[in-house]
Formats: sequence, C-alpha cells, structure tokens
Amino acid sequence: MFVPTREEKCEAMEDSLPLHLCHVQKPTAIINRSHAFFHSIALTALVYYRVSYLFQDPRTRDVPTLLWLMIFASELLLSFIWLLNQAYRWRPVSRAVFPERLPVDKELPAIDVFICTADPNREPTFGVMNTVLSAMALDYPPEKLYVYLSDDGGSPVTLQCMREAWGFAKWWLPFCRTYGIKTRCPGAYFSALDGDNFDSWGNGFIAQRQMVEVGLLCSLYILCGFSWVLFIYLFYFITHDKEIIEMMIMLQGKYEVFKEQVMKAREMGRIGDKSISTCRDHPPVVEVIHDNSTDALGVDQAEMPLLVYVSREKRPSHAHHFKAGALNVLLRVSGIISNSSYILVLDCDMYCNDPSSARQAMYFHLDPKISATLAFVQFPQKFHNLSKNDIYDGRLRSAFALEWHGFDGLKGPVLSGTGFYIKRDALYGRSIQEDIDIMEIKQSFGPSNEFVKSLFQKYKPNAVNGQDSSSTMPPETQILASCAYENRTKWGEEVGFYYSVVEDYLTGLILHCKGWTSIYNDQPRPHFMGSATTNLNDVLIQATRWSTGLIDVCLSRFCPLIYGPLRMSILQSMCYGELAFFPFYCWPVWCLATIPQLCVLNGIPLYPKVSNPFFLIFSFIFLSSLAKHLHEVLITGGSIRAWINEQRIWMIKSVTSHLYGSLDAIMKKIGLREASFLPTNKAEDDEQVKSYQMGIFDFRTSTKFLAPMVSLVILNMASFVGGLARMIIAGDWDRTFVQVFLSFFILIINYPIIEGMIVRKDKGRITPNVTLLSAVFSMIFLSLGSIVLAN
Ligand SMILES: O=c1ccn([C@@H]2O[C@H](COP(=O)(O)OP(=O)(O)O[C@H]3O[C@H](CO)[C@@H](O)[C@H](O)[C@H]3O)[C@@H](O)[C@H]2O)c(=O)[nH]1
Ligand SMILES: [Mn+2]
Repeated sequence: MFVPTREEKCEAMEDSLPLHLCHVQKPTAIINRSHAFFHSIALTALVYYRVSYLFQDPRTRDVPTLLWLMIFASELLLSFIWLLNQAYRWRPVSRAVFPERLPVDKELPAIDVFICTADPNREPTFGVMNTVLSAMALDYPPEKLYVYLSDDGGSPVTLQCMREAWGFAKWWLPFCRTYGIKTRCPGAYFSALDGDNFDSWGNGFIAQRQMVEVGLLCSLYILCGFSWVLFIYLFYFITHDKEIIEMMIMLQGKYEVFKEQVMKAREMGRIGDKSISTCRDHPPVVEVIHDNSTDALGVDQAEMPLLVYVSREKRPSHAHHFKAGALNVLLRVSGIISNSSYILVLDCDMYCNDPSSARQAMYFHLDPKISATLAFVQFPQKFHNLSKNDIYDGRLRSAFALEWHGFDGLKGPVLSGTGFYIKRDALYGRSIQEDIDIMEIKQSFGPSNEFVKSLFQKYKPNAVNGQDSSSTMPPETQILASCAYENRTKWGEEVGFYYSVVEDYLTGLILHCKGWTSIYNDQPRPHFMGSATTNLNDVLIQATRWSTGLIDVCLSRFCPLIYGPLRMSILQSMCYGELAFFPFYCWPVWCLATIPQLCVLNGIPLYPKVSNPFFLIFSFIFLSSLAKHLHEVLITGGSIRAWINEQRIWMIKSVTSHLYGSLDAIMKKIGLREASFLPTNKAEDDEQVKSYQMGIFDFRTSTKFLAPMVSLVILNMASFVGGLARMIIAGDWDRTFVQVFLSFFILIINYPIIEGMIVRKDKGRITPNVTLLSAVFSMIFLSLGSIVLAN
C-alpha cells in the first residue's frame, strides 16, 4: 500500500487535482533487478556446464546423453519461465486514490453490474443473493446502477429467490444509505455482528441500556457545568445510536425471514432429496424484478437499482461457451435496456465488500489523461474463507499481491475474471462511427436492429425502469438471449468476451494487444470478497481447468509470445507469456522428481561433485531462487509457513493439474476432447472446512490426482534411503550429495503427503489402496529404469 508523501500530495493539488497517483516501488524494483542480474549470471554458468559436458569425449561421459538432455531441458525450461517472471518484477507500482475529488453524482456515468451463476447446487442460492444485494447496495446513484444476474442453470429457484432478494433490498438499501453502513453484503454484515454477540441483544438489552444512558446523561450534564449544548449533543447521539440498534434488530429479523424463504424455495426446487432441478434445454427468460408495493420505509422503486434476471436459451446442440457466453448475452441484453458505458463483472460468490469501488473505478475512468485508452480497472480478488495457514494457497498470493502490481507498472494487469469495471466500448472491439456500413456491423454483432442501434452514441435505451412496474421486457431481449443469435457473427472472436475457459486471460490479452490499457487498484480495505477453493479436490480441478485454458491459448494463434511482441511491449508479452506457460512447469517438476532419483539408485551422477566449483553455481541458483521467493512472501505479509505451503502446492499442482491440463488441451487440439467448465464448489462442507482451518490436508480426491504425487513421494523415499546407503557404504558422498539432497528437499516439503500415507488414520488420509497402487507404480518405474540403464 502506498501513502503519498506531502510533496506528492502538493504536486497533485497543483497539477489540476488528479483523482489518483501512481508510485513506482523503487526499493523493490532495485532488489528485483539486482537479483535478476546475479541469478542470470549463475544460470549462464549452469548452461555452460551442461553444454560443455556434451562436447566431452563420449568415452569419459558416464551419464546417458538422453537423461542429461532431459535434465538440461528441465533446467532450461525453469530458467525460461524464471526469465518471463522477471517482467513482473521490473517496475512494480502502487496507487493512491483521493476520494474527495470525485465529480458530483449527476456527472457520474451509468454502470451495469453483471453477475454470473451457473449451478444452484455447487453455488448456493443464498450466497448468490448476497452478492446481488451487495451490488445493489453499491454507493452509487441508484438510477445509474443496473444489476443483471445471468443464471446458466436456468433454475426457477434462482428467479424466485431474486424476487425475495428484491423484497429484502427494499429494507436493506435505505438502511445502508441512512446509516452509512460500510459492509453492504448482508451476510457479511450480520455475521460480523454475530461476532459481537449481537444475537443476545434483545429488548431487555435495550431497556437496560436506556437506564444506563439516562444515568450517564444526568451525570455528564452535571459534570460539564450544566451545559445545555453538550446535553443536546449527547442526547442526539444517544437517541441516534439507539435508532440504529433498533433498526439493526429489525433488519436482522427481516434477513432471517428472507433466508428462510430462500431455503424454502430451494427445498421446493429439489428433485427427490438431492439436487435442485436445473435445465440444459430451455428457452430464454429475461425478467425485470419488481413489485407494486411501496411499503418499506416509503422507499419506492425509484431509489432502487434496476434488477434483471437473465437466463439465456440453452440447447444441447449448441455450444454455450460457459461464462464468456453468458457475459456476451448480458452485454447484448443490457445493451438495449440500460446500455451503460461501464460494466462491473462479478462471479456469484464475489460480493462487494467496500461500496465505494464503483466510485473508485471512476477516479481512473474519468481521468482525462488516461481515459481514452483505459479499458478496465481491475480490483484484486480477496477471499473471506481463508485460514491463517492457507495450506492450498487459495489466496493466490503471488498473483494478486505481487505480480499484478508489476503488470500495472507496464500497461496494466490482465483481466482477472471478476471484480473489474470495464468500458463497454472496449468490448465492442472498435469505436463505432456513425457512417459505418450497417450490413458490416450486422455481420459482427448479429441481426438485431435494436441492438445495432444501441451501438451508436445517440441511442436511448428502452429504459425499462423500476418505477413503471407494469413495463415488460422488450421482446428483442428474447432474441438477443437465444442461442442461435451468435451464428455467423463475430461474438466471442472479435466482439465481446473471447471464448475460452480462461475467457478473462484471453480477453485481457487481446485488449492489451489492441492498445488498451488497464489499472490495478489494490487498497487496504478489500473491495470484493469471494470464496476461495479450500479443499484439495477443488483446488486441483480448478488448476486443471486453468491449465487447459492457458495451454489452449498457447497452442492457438494467440500464443502470447508470438502474437504479443508485435502488438505490445516485450515486457507485457513476457507477463502474458509467463501466465500461459505456467502449466509447462509439469515437465521440469516431473523430470526433477524422477530422473535424479533413478540415477542415484544406479550410481549415475547428474550434478557436479561437492568439490567441483560448479557445485557452488548449482547451490547458488537453488538458494537464490528459494531466498527470493521467501523475500517476496515476507514483504507481501506472508510467513515462512506460507512460503513452504506455496512451494508444496506448486509441486503438487505441477505433477497433477498442470500435467492433466496440458494433456487435455492437446487432446482438444487434435479433436479428442471437448472443452468443459465445471464451476468450483461454493457449498461448504463442515468437515472439510474444519480440516482446512486446522491446516490438515484433505486427501479425499480422485486417484488420478493422488497417484502421481504419492508415487513420486515413494520414489523419493526410496532414492533418499538408497542414496544415503550408497553415500555411507560406498563412500561416494561427493558424487551423490546433490541428488540425495534433492530427494530430501522434496520429502521435507511434501511431508503432509507422507503423513497422510503413514501416520494419519482419519477420513481425509490417503487410503492404503492408493498408497499400494502408487508403490507399485514407483517400483515398476525403478525396475524398468534400472534395466534400461544397466544395458
Ligand atoms: O458455464 C458456466 C460456468 C461458470 N459460470 C460462472 O463463472 C464464474 C466463475 O466460475 P468458478 O467456478 O467460480 O471458477 P473459478 O475458477 O473460481 O474462476 C476463476 O477463473 C475463471 C476462468 O478463468 C474466471 O472466469 C473467474 O472469474 C475466476 O474467478 C461463476 O460465477 C460461475 O457461475 C457461468 O456463468 N457459466
Ligand atoms: Mn470462483
């Protein structure tokens, strides 16, 4: 977090009052660049060592060339990804904003909020409704705020619950506004109060409190020299305070009723006693949520943002392109309803925690110096369900606490799925001139006349506003939400969000390539809070999906290292490259967890002897990368434990998710597999939450994920013991040290796997079957390997 110095503030004042300031983190940049310098010298020496071996006389070489090359390739790949990583570390920046300098309400532009939900079983409706309410309660003029929920599950339960949420919002919004409530997601607000024993505050509490107040009042009146001014002042405060408490209690009651109704609706929507009915084959539904009564506190709907439910048409025969498809439907439907210039995109589990985010985004979007090229303002993803230890690195620390700041120092961070305010025009691909050929536009945007009209500046949207409750949706919305609408158009390819399971990454990449910029606004109070994946199974499934999507982009014409450098700066392309190449870590991690181990058991040295000067080079590289990582964890508020956790989860994901993801992408490329997007599970399982909170790994995941990591641990146990024996018995510790140490390091970092295999007896352990299977795998590998090496 950056606090502007007095000089910077003064400068800012003189310089026609900017709304924000950007500050390069100079000390960090200096450390990063010097580290990169020394580290790269060491890497060059390593390359020299590996290459020069290949030129040695074949008779003196004691390592099979193939193995040497495989290890060398791993080291080169690690070095290459390391090099790409340096782009983030080149020029990290922080930003400060000046809340007092925003234009008055009537000058603010309108905002459409898009919230996506896909599956009422994995994404509990009550949580989704909390997100909807938090968005409706943003601190923004309500007549300029339009909230759209896309329901890919097409579930009547969700629609019914939206109506309930609307009813509750009529109480909730005025309460937030009147009392300046800071936490406007009702779930978060009431659970925080629970922490203060709010539940025990009943009427008795109020009466008791009143007595104390009267007593206090009298004594203070006397104490302050019978001053009437003070008396009135205090009286006002005390009564005001009481009013809030009474309102709070009343609202909590309403909230409980709302919750019950949501639960009831879910109960009714269940098939048997299992899942809620959803439908993958249904017509489009677009509905404005409203009712006629103006009961609650006299609030009529004029003071409520418009709330729209959209469930796009789905047919089994049509590809629906997951979240990107849903967002594109929302773009079109909202285009003819509100057509706001800016759009906030939220995942259904990502609620607005700080109501000022919309205004803060406008500090940047309305700054004349940057607004012309600014496509979006990205806020960090922060999570409300993380434990202190965070064993699965659910907080994605390196991305949001570090790398995005570095991205921001270039031309801005990649689009990150949720929590960003994007300019509608940026998504439409180009600015539409009035004299452009209509037929050409229709080829890109589809046949709807109404929608095409909305692309022009002068367009006045249908303005279905909440005041007029009898208003129905323009029939055109049904056409825009139909699945055939996109046939033979450029949606998902040149306009809107780009179709990919990592639609955020691809759309961000292309926007930057087109010359747009973005901004990263990370402030101490989280603007948005989501639920992170907190069990191993979800973590690995999610990482597999991301890997598939990223490798898919790598294999397409948008490969960032080819497509990028011609269109944006080399550093920016490197950042995008690093993200896309990340899954390739599977290769070096697999190699380094198997080849040195196989070799140590067969007495083949792959690394320099301890007495060889190149040993120092290898040690330096190893320690320097660990130390740099540790430094970064510590400066971003992490601990030594977090550092170990991140090392471990990186290894685990590399040998499982990144491998499977890359294979999936390759199979997709050759037509053996279809893309899929299984949303993460946001429904909490008490038992799993408990073990996560206690920092205990929950190994209840598929064998597909467990077998590789358990096999590798067993393999390393074998090589560690075998290598140690060799060191002691044969006495060639000089030659074997590095390889034995490598196994030792792998085992130490992955201790929880050993524990899960051997020590634990609970449900979340690794079952003996999996251990046995993995042991068989590693034995087969070792015996086959040894036979091959012996020949
Ligand atoms: O067919 C689908 C599938 C998903 N979603 C929604 O997409 C959002 C993200 O899905 P989630 O299961 O939470 O995936 P994550 O892996 O947690 O999402 C991260 O990764 C995604 C893909 O890169 C980004 O879209 C997200 O914003 C980002 O938070 C959720 O609101 C879903 O409801 C849809 O609307 N339709
Ligand atoms: Mn998510």
